[in-house]
Order: sequence, then structure tokens, then C-alpha cells
Amino acid sequence: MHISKTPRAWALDTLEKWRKENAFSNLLLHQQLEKSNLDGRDKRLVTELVYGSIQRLNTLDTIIDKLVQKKKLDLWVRQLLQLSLYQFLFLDKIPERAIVHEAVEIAKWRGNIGIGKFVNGVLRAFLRRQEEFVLPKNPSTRRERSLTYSFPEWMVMELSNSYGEEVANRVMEACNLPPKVSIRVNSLRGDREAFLSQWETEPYISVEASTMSPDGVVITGIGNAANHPKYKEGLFSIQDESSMLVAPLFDPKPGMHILDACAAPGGKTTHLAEKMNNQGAITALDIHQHKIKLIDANAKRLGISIIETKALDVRKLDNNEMFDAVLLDAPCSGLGVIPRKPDIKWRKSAYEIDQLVLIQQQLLEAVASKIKSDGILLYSTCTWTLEENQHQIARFLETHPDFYPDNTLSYHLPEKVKEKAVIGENWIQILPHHFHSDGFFIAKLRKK
Ligand SMILES: C[S@@+](CC[C@H](N)C(=O)[O-])C[C@H]1O[C@@H](n2cnc3c(N)ncnc32)[C@H](O)[C@@H]1O
Repeated sequence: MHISKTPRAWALDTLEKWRKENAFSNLLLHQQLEKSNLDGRDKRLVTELVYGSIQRLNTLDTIIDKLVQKKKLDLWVRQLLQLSLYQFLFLDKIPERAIVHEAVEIAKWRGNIGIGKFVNGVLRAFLRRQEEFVLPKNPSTRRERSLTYSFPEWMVMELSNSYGEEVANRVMEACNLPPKVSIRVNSLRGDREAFLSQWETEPYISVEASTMSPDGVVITGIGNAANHPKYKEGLFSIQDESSMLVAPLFDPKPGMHILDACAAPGGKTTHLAEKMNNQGAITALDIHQHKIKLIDANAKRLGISIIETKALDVRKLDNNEMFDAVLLDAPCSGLGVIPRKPDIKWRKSAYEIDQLVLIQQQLLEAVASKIKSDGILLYSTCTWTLEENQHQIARFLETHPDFYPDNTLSYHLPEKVKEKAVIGENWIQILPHHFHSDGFFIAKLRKK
């Protein structure tokens, strides 16, 4: 195989595009793997190398800086070193000789013999001096924890101040493990038992009932689940298990009229429609026109007809329509999805979180007046910062005396979830180490 077609060359190409195009690693990786002619095993290696190098970015760069002594490196050379060091440090099945050899071949092919020699020298220096770079097993300072768990220092502090150091360490550890793939059975097309029995003819795929949701299935070996015929036939949706907790909290009944204020791509909207047995009405808004198409396509694929979509900023919703319930699945810092999108660690800032808190406040304000008396407001985010979650809801209740915390939230949560999650009177916070699913927050409020 020519060097340009090897898994490591594909990984390097993907890392370069990720950085230069500021792309999301998960979307880019899907595109790249589709383009390549690699077999399943090699695709898994590319995935591991790309996610791993991004996940461990600060740790790898710190080592590279020590090895090259501040020499300015071309982006691709640095990334080639990152993915080689990632293999030395975090993968134990690949022989050191093979890692060095392939890195040098790629350096010669992409650059020249001189760069090949340079890469060879840096990697051999690392192997000679390995002991200098061993990460502390029980890191204590902020800097040590940042390097051992590969998190920016401000996030280490944010997590520790919110949940304590021990829990923060468990969260960061969990974020470095490969994410689970979970799917949601379309209950309009049959129940989970029947669905689980339909995979026996596909021996490379294994399925297991989720303990977090009666509609969820944890699946391995499927590759890109969106390419599977059963997905195209509308038998399931791809959804993280934590997100599957939202729809049941409405105790949805056929005939309800629900507003999903930030709906695209429609994961929770379609779950709600399935729970309502496709009877009633859901108004699904999203600010981005191009994302509305995703909700429509998902509804069509799943055989759902009760969702009416509209491209609209919910802050501009000025008709007099009132709803039985509103879901505000707000735009947020997304720190809870770091296991699936490690890029978030390096691209979010504390300043951005402050901006998001203000937007979330405006969105809550906008939907509050659209809820009927005795109606439900569910607020959710896929993050763990207190400002976006518990503090946001406390502030809303302080300034909206016509709402009160709805303590029925826990009736609709599976026992297994209640055992591990952090639960308040009317909210739940799932952290990534609880179930190895997304970090997720949900609060339930009711209008007087
Ligand atoms: C967390 S995502 C929603 C995910 C969705 N609920 C699901 O389960 O598939 C937040 C969405 O809010 C949308 N959004 C952001 N600001 C908005 C606004 N002012 N009005 C309506 N939608 C908005 C974003 O485009 C994004 O699609």
C-alpha cells in the first residue's frame, strides 16, 4: 500500500483538516472514512489516532516542546509527532519500531529526507528519555492534573470547584475513554424486545438493552449507524442514552400540544412524538433554516406526522399560541459531550460560557409566557457547569414567581439512573463517569 493510503497518513490528513478548517472532528472523521478504501480494522485505527491525538493534545504538545526545545514546527510535522507519541504513550499493541518507521516514511513522503531524519531523531529521543515524561498517577497540582487527564487548566478548576477534586478526576478520566454508541428504538415500529432479536443475522454487531432508558440500546460493531439499512428504514434513531431521559419526563400523552423551542436535529422532538404515539401536535423551532431540514428528514424517516417545523429564533415567537408543555434544550457549552467531541476541550473558553448563560436566560424568558397554567417547562443542556444549569434555574425561579420546581421529575427516572446521578428537588445532573454517557442536565418546572 502506498504510504499516502495508510491509516496513519489518513489520520494525519484528518488532523490537518481538523485544525485548518476548524472542523468538528466527528463529522470530519465520518467524511474522511467514507472517502477512504480502508477496511474496518484500519478505520478503527484512524478513529483511535485522530480522537486520541485531539483528546491528549496538551499532554502531547508539552512533551513535544520539551523534545524540540521551542523549535518552530510546521503544523503537519507537529501533528505527525502528536499521533506518534500518542501511540507510544496510550496504545500498547503497536511495536515502537513500527511507529517510528511509519512516521519517518510519512515525513519523507510529505516533506523530504531532512524532515524524515528530524522526526526520527525526535521520536528516538523520546524513547531514550521516556522516564522524564511519565505522567503522575496521582496528580495533585492543577498543572499536573491538566497534563495527566489532558484537560485545559480552567476546566480542571471549573469541574473541581463544582463537584470536588475526586469527582472532577473521575469525570476527566471518563472523558478519555472511547464513547459508547447508543440508539433509540422507534416505538411506533415495534418494541425493544422485538428489535433486539432482529440482529442475530449480523454476528459482528452486538446489541444490549440500555439501563438508562427503556427505549435505548447500546450497540457495538455497527460503524457509522446512519449507514445501516435499519436506520434508513426508520427502525431506530441515533441518540445518546442521557438525552433519552428527557421525553419521558413530560409524561407525554397522545393529544398534547408541545413546543420544542430549540429542536434541531430533532432527537428529542421525534422521541416525544413516538411517546405520544404520533397523536397530538409538536411545534419544533430552530434558529437555523438548514437544520430544520434535518428535523423534517428524521420525522419522515421515522414515520412521524405530528411535528410542524419552523425556522425561527424563539425570542421572536410572538403569536398567542399557548402550549401544554415546552422543551428548552438550550444551546450550551457542550462540555458533557467531550467524550464524543474532544475538540470542545480546546475550543471553548470561560468567556463563551458567560455569553451562553445570557442567551439561555433570554430563551427561558421567551418561552415562559407561552406555557398554559399547570403546564410543564423542561430545561436541558449537555453540559455540567453550574452557571448554565442549577444556577440558571434558581435565578429563573427567583424572577418568575408564577413557576415552581416540579418534584415529579424523579418519578419518571429509571431506578438505576437515580442510584448514580446527582439529583436535586427538580433536576438531575448526569456526569460522564456515571454511565459512560453524555454529561447532561435536566430541570423540571411547572407553571402555577
Ligand atoms: C442542543 S441543540 C438542540 C438539540 C435537539 N433538541 C435534539 O435533541 O436533537 C440546540 C439548538 O438550538 C438552536 N438555537 C440556538 N439559538 C436558538 C434560538 N434563539 N431560537 C431557536 N433555536 C435556537 C441551535 O441551532 C441548535 O440546533
